[in-house]
Amino acid sequence: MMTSSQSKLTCKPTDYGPVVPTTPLVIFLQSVQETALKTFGSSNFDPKLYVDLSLKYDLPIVKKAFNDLPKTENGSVLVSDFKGFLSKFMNGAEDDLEHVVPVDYVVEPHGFLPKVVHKGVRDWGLEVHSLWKNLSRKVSKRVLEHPELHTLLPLKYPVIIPGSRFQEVYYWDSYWVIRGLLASKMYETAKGIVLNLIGLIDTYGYVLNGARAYYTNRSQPPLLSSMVVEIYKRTNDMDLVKKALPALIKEHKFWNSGIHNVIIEDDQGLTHNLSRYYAMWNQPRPESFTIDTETADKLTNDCEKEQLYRELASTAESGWDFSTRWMKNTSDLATLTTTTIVPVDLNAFVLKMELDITLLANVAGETSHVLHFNRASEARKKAMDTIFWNAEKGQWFDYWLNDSSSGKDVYKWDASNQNQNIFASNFIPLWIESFNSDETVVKKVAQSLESSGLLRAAGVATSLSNSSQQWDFPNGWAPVQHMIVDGLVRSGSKEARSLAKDIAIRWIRTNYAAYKTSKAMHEKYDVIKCGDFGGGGEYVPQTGFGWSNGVVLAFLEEFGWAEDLSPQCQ
Ligand SMILES: OC[C@H]1O[C@H](O[C@H]2O[C@H](CO)[C@@H](O)[C@H](O)[C@H]2O)[C@H](O)[C@@H](O)[C@@H]1O
Repeated sequence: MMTSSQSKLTCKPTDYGPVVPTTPLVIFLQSVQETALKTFGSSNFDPKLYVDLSLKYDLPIVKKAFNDLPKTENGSVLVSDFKGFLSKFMNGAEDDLEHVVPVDYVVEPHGFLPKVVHKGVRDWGLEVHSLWKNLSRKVSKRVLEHPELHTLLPLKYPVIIPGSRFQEVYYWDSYWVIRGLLASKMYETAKGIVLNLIGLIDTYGYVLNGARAYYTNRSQPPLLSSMVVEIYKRTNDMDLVKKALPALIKEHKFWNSGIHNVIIEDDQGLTHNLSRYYAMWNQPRPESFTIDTETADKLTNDCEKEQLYRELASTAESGWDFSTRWMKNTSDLATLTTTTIVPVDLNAFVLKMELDITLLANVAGETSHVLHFNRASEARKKAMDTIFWNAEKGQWFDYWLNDSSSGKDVYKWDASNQNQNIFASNFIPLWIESFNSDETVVKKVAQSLESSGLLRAAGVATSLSNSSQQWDFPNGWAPVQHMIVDGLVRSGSKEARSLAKDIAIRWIRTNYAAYKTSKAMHEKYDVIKCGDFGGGGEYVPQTGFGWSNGVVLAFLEEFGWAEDLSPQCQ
């Protein structure tokens, strides 16, 4: 790992933190991506496609052929020359993976969705279930034999991919995928995905954003412990618990040390440790190299650019890439400031991790870990109560670190630094037992959610901000709504369960409508317009994408549907 002070640009005090160097292959593919943009133009251009290509020959040979291509002054190549080069020297991204029918897939699993009695809904549930076959992949022999020619990482077990342009496994998507797989009774597939993620911790020290060489500089929202606990609850698999525990303890350290750790001193002089997103990267993201370079174009100073690149990658680490939630100026992406925000959702996930490790250590009889992580969870709960909780609003707010104190070891708490804008993440702590076991808190937060404006015809929106960013309204239909629903259900309160069901029914109806409207399910992340259920023209994701399948199946399993959910928007 190289620190920024060792890199050729000395950017202090703007840019802080470590950088994980990338591979020569990724650097080369970035140049191919840049040339492709100049050659083919920006219409329908997907930069990720080019860093997903693999080489037919060793890098020096392919590089030479690429460098020998006649180029114009602006770096473009004749379309026919470039296409010729691609077909002679590169394999398509899809060649790295093979379709595989999961070993535990059956057309109708025994005991599948027992509470879903309406025939139409049940048939649809079975179709969603059947999509696991479409999204299941294993790494091809070619990747295993010659990993140096591929950016795809050689994982041992089959995976479920999100679909569309995302042909590799993703960290946090896997949580919802696994919730769906469990509803589909596909325990072995779920375990294989978790073992792959544990393998990444063994190799890198943390779970990568996704299984590609260009994702090694950051993680994603840490939900591995939740995956393990959900599988364990259904299978009592002690082998999994034993393999997972050391990895989870390692992952916990990753999120609670170095740049990911923030210390805040409260009014009473007590200090609190919390976590933040912070990528180990300060260059354009390889998979979006041409886009990030353009975003940073207006900045004149290299140091500012490095900082912006770090913010872009750190926002990708948050899973919410991109949203006004992380921006100082909501209309300017170049004002991202993710590394100076202490996020509610990340800390809820780490608190969950601490409670999950306590539970798993207990099961495994590892008493010292039980004591340690129990104490850690109590400390984080206290920190979240102090720094994020706003009793008046009934929400937990992200905490923005003061610019003037940046670079300091301990930040002073200041109530005005809570970001009072409304996001779905403000309600995620409800997912955690430490909060959903408190009746007063649940009541208050449920009321606050109902009046927040986030509850739309299609479920819980990620934010109220009508921006062009992927994770803002109207595009951002949060998978995290599943956690809010789960938390409301787990609280045990009748009113909370009824709110949870109300949210779930919005999501289910909309996705069912999407399915009925298009008369087909797609593997890709598609959108529909569905008057009534899309809330008068709001866009919603269509079932078929990995995580949305998972949420659909988990909701169907939890609530069951006796009623007809037929779309009324046709
Ligand atoms: O293409 C750029 C970005 O793509 C990913 O982000 C989005 O898709 C992921 C897979 O479904 C999802 O986990 C994430 O929440 C989405 O925003 C990737 O994770 C980013 O790192 C990447 O830069």
